[in-house]
Amino acid sequence: MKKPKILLAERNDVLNKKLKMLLFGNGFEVIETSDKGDALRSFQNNSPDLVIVGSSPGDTRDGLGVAQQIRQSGCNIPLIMIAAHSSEDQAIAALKAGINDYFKQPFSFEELMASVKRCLSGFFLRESSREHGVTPPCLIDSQKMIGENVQIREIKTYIGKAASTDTNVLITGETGTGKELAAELIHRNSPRSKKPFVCINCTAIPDSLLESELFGYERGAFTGADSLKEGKLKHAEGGTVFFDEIGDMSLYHQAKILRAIESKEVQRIGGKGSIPLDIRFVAATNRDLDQLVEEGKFRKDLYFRLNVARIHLPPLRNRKEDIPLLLCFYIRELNLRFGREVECLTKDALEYLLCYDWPGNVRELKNLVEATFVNLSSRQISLSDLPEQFRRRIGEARDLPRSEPDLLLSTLMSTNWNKSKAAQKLHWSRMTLYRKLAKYHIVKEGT
Ligand SMILES: Nc1ncnc2c1ncn2[C@@H]1O[C@H](COP(=O)(O)OP(=O)(O)OP(=O)(O)O)[C@@H](O)[C@H]1O
Repeated sequence: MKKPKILLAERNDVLNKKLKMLLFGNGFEVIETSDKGDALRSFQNNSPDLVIVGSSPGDTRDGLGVAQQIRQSGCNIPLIMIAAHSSEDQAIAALKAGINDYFKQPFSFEELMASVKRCLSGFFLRESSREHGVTPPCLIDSQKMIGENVQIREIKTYIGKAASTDTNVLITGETGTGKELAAELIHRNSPRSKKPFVCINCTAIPDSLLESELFGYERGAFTGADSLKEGKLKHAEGGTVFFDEIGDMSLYHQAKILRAIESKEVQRIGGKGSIPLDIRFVAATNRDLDQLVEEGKFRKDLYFRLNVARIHLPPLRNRKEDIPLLLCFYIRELNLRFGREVECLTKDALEYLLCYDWPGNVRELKNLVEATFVNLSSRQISLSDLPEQFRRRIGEARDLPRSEPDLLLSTLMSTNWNKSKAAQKLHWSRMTLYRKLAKYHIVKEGT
């Protein structure tokens, strides 16, 4: 893969040297420049993938000027600014100038590297699709996967790309994070979309029946086999088979599945010859497959066969900014279903829901909205409308120390996204608030 090219425009020699070593060490190509005019020339001549621009103590506006001119040229590559001295005004000006992230000296190199990698995620996606000769298509039904969180957006792009190839896909993530939904989107967006999508829940079929369910049997193969049964794999001919909870499949059946994937054929129980298969395999698990492989509970060869494309769905607690979107989505859906006109949640109720960690993820949130609708008489969902056992659980969670992004998000919600009031409530400067918003990628819906 092509190395990302970073233009480093930092006048402080010592810092410049340190940054250069850090970036080289992390596998980036670095172009250096120390003069403002030179920075713009270098930007035009080298077409970097990211720019890190510094601002000197004497002239805090110089770095900003470079950033503004880059943006004015219509280029939207990621820009990171390092300020020698900083003020609230400058931080706001930097964000207005379209800087993606802003650091004030002294800062943590680790945080800077994390930011560089985050900002370059688009580059890595583009490069990997270029390597595989794939142009990212527009995702059909993408609105079914709600979320504006950076990871969710990247997953949607990746689904579009993975769908157009015919590779096997492994989807991981906790229960209720949307693994089946992702598998359906892959199928819907693939050239196989007109053919069946067959979902096989590996834990729902008893071990003794799995073989006959998947591969089928010939008439008379065993007592009770009165007629030929095709089997689920053959049902999916031309389409996609989704193996849910693949991590729970026995080693014996893993071997059978591996054979079907490798040979692209099945043998019915009691059958003599093999039957060709034309299906795509997508598998999901909420278990740690790497660990299961290490423990000898999951076949390494099957793991490698499935893990060609990989999607990991983040838990809802790590993307709480999507909670209001998901709530609106389900309220709208239930309004349509039950002919209701529920508008939204009260601030208190929303704040409560933002404190909770959602171990059951999106499924738990969806169930909560449904359960709340049962007894709801008003147009707004208030705290007292939430089912009793949820209130108790959420109440317990509120007493636990809260993480910084949680605190920030719920404060913003409680101040109606008034950043000055939120900063006041948190005893932060507005500049700190802006830095944290950028750090945690928290954006208001619709902005
Ligand atoms: N991002 C999302 N937007 C909207 N709905 C979602 C999203 N993620 C999940 N859901 C919904 O949440 C419910 C659970 O999702 P899904 O069954 O895909 O989860 P899962 O990860 O496969 O769970 P499990 O591991 O328990 O099988 C479904 O109703 C699904 O439509």
